Amino acid sequence: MADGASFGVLVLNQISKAGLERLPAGRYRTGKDITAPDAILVRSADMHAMDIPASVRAIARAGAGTNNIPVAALSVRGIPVFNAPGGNANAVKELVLAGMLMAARNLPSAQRFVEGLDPADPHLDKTIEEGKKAFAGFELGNHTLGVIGLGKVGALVADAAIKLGMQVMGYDPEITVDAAWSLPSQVRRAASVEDVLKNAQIVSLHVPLLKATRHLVHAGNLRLMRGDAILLNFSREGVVDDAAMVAALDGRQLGCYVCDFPNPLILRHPRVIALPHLGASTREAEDNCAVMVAEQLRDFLENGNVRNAVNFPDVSMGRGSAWRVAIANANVPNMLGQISTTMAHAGLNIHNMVNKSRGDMAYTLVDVDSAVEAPVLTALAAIEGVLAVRYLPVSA
Ligand SMILES: NC(=O)C1=CN([C@@H]2O[C@H](COP(=O)(O)OP(=O)(O)OC[C@H]3O[C@@H](n4cnc5c(N)ncnc54)[C@H](O)[C@@H]3O)[C@@H](O)[C@H]2O)C=CC1
Ligand SMILES: O=C(O)C(=O)COP(=O)(O)O
Repeated sequence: MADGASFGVLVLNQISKAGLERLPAGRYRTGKDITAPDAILVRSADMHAMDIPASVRAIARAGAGTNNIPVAALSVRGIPVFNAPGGNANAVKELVLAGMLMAARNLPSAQRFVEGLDPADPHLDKTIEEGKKAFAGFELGNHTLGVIGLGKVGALVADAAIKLGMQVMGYDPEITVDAAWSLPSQVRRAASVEDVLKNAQIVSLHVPLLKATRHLVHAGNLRLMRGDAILLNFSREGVVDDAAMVAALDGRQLGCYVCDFPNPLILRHPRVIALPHLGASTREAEDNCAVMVAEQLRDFLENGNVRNAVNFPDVSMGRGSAWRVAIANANVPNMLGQISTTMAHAGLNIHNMVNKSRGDMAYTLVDVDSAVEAPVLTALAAIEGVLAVRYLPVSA
């Protein structure tokens, strides 16, 4: 645990320098060999099998998806998992546009054709003119794009497609009010995944990988698609049943599959365009995400404030005194009563307090008028339902 003066942050992936610089060297040690870290900074490294040390107080994912992180198990330990909503959405949108164009204009196979040309061919011009006939495509304008998942990425994809002259239909049963407001009014609301697959010529998936979205596109609903349709998956491997998708391609139930997640099932399929998980790999997105999560992490480690955690409510309070206690607890009755009684018994006067909940998780920040002794923290931690307690005095 940090002594209030310095924090150790274990870094599991390559994180942009711009982000790491937000954790000043005087106060933070960052790197891949940090022992007993206070926090872990990660991109796509799979943490499910990792033994996450008891010292860890927070996880920061420099990106959007958190399916590589054991969020439920961390919640039980009162550990927030931060991410960077929207930090890489523009990068993904641009790659989705590239994917649509690559598929609609047959660009990968055209490129392979050109790479195979012989510079010594005396009839090169004629070979090219003959060859190009095989790659005639179609224009995106006036075709229908179906977007499944209208969050940060999906909304930008829908907007860009409308600007390209496409018709757009969208499906998202859990759309937030903010996301709904940010959608262009031309986006037609679809009734179901099936509605989208049946009626769109191009379908782009932008959902998180959850139990409910695993194999969202499967043999049963792939059958509804047009034989020349293009399916784009920049969400996650697992959202599409790849075995069923390959069968649909082979059975001419689907025209082309564009995705960011190559695997042995789809490699080298002539009508699959696969990229090596490049969606967020731009300088801009890498900087944005790293800066966002580094700042969120720093404010949490130093002040207990929570912004953009996927398993905690947003809770933020300006410092009212030098002595702050941050408590993560189960969202059950009488927690606040027990916390304030424990503090009162120790003679502590509460200066300011904020408590919020989100689902099963509640989080409380309490500023008190005098220093908190270790036995009080032990007593707070012993309250049934309290998951984590941190003492965050401002160092002199
Ligand atoms: N290829 C890459 O490099 C990247 C991939 N991603 C993937 O894209 C996903 C989406 O990213 P964002 O848009 O930033 O996240 P987001 O959280 O802003 O949006 C996700 C949307 O999916 C919706 N959704 C959830 N379940 C659904 C369902 N069953 N049907 C339809 N919609 C559903 C949610 O309501 C939400 O609006 C991420 O979770 C991640 O897996 C994100 C960024 C980069
Ligand atoms: O943000 C996401 O969900 C991504 O998939 C990006 O992954 P990456 O940070 O490039 O490993």
